[in-house]
Amino acid sequence: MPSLSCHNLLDLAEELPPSPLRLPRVMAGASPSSPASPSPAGPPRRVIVSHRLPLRASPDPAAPFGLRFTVDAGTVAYQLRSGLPASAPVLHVGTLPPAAAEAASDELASYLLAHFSCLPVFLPADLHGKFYHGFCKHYMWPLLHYLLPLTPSTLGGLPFDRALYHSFLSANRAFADRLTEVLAPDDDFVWIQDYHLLALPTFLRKRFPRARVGFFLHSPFPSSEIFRTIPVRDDLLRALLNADLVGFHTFDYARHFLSACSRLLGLDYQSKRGYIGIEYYGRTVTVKILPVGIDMGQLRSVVSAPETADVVRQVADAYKGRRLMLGVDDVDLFKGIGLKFLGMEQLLVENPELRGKAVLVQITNPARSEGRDVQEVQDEARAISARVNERFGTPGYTPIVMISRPVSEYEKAAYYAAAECCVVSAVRDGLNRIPYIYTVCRQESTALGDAPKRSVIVLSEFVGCSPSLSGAIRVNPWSVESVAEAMSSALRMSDGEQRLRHEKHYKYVSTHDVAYWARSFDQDLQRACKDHFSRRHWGIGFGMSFKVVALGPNFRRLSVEHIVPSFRKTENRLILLDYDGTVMPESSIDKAPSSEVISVLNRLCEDPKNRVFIVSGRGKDELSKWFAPCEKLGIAAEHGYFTRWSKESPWETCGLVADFDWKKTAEPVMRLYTEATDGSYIEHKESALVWHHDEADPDFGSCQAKELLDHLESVLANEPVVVKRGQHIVEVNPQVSACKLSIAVLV
Ligand SMILES: O=P(O)(O)OC[C@H]1O[C@H](O[C@H]2O[C@H](CO)[C@@H](O)[C@H](O)[C@H]2O)[C@H](O)[C@@H](O)[C@@H]1O
Repeated sequence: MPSLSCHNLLDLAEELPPSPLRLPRVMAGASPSSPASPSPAGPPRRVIVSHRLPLRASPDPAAPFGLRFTVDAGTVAYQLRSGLPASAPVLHVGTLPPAAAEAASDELASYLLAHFSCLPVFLPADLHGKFYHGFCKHYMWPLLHYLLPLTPSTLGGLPFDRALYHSFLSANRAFADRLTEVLAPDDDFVWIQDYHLLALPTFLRKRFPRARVGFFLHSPFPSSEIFRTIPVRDDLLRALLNADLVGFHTFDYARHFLSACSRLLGLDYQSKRGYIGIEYYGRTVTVKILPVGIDMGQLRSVVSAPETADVVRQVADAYKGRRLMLGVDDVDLFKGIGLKFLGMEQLLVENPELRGKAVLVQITNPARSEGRDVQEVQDEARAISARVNERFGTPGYTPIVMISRPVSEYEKAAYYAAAECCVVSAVRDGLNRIPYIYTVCRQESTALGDAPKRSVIVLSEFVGCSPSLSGAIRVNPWSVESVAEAMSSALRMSDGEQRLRHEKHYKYVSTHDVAYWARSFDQDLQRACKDHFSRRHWGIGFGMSFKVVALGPNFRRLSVEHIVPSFRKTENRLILLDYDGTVMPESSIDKAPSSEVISVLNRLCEDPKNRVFIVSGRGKDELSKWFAPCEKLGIAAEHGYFTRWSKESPWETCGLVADFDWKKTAEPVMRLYTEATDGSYIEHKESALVWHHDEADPDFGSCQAKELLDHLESVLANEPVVVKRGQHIVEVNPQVSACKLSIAVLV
């Protein structure tokens, strides 16, 4: 595969055939109350974008298109509506459920829009397969869950394949195309869900620089050491930074993202009034941390349904006299089902009294993706359970019961309500809402009487819900002994302790439901976008490195047509030239001025109407050596502490009392931090001391810089100095109230 530079990736995606079916704009914007058009008066429309629409489809010859569509109330994309302002129109954008894929047509789009506020994105089958099963499920999904494709045969993971990445981009672009047909970019709020659409913010930002875009990542964001292995890591990070608000379930995921931004893109973040913001080309990208909750209303209606109560009693009856533990998982490489079964085996090895009593019922949801990994997970789980059942089972007693058939929500709720313990042993999971659902079912089911409610959760440390469930027995799922021990503790726990832990969990889960999460995200998205109208936006960068530069309303681009006539008609010109990063590119290794720079400066200085100064933070000795060939050039060194009008004129100081005793206090403190921070160093200036950490580890360096700033401020509190933080520096300067650039009088 020939390599492609990043800047032709968008173009490449653009070369692929556009989505064959298009929604006519006239239909899309038909009625003012339609979700396909923005609301003119009420609250702005919310556009929820997810890989799949929150719909189910089943064949029904009597229904339009031969398909019966129903809302899939189990999806987060649908549940989050409960937290949005009641009067705001909501539009869902996503692909059709698999059963309906072949029915794609403009008529179907109109039907789904009118009846379900759902606007389908039609992806050709081949593209959809490469996008979802190829790039998403066999590259991104394992990687986000810490599985590196070390060899081509690494279980479940594929090495990075640029062709599949292009399919991923093409699919994301098809989403942007669909959105373009209906979006009112100055009014709508767009909320993108999950890793399938990681590239979408870039496509949207390119078309609508002022669009209001939120993104929530439901999977883990891995350590930057894992993330940096992705060959297109910068594209993906920049895409997230093209959103206004980026949300994660846990602090760890956010921390990994911030660290990736800092290590890979050199971007710093700041925490202001409780909000974390990354400055990105004049825009502030806000980072939010809040785990998704469950839909309390929907779950309550399932738990309280009579059919659930019947099954609760049947399950309780079937396992009477046993100690019932429950696991509910997708068939997925990372759910640790095999490890859970090994833990169960160990439990029975170590606790003979539990043989014949302890039962683990494991419900496995249908596989969401296809491939060898899914088959191997199923085969492994079956093999271990068969071995354990063979070893410890007796007539009428099966220690591990695997339920692999489709199980209705009612039946699942019944198992949750009946089980005394829930076991989640995933080795990685973005959140995992199973323990939340279990807690609510235990609390709200009345099928087994009204005794005080209790529950116990054995929970992997590696799932996103772990930090929020402090009453769970947390385990390292990789340690079979720990899982067995945790199961044993759960089964031996007193009723009183189970009650206390249960109450704590129920209080959290019932108050932090999906509506709470959605409301909070929605409000933060509004806050993150509030300055959009007061800024001016310019798009820069090619392909996936496209970004928008946001500038204040008074900013005007300097144009040559403007400057040249003004320059010509001016009799007295003061030209102040910043050195590093202006005259001298930041990236240059040799910081001395080139002969070309010297000659340009000399030409400027020759004009009697010009007064030219180089202004720099550098010391006077270095600058005078470098600019020795420029006889008439003025220099302001150490940020104007020293100035000289020309090579022949003397250096002047800005009139401050030359008391540098404070250096005796500041320098040892800086030295301490230099020794403790590999890569940092002190710059000694005549008027100042500067601690640099640009070559230290970015996270550690900025952490140490914060600490050093505090430290210096406290030890120098009574000295006539100012301690400041700049980009990768901490600087101590004399107080400047009386210190003005004497050259300023010229202006
Ligand atoms: O299998 P996919 O179609 O690629 O979807 C990925 C998973 O999405 C959902 O799980 C994710 O979101 C949950 C809610 O925030 C979170 O609990 C979980 O950890 C995330 O992975 C869905 O529930 C899973 O079945 C999908 O596999």
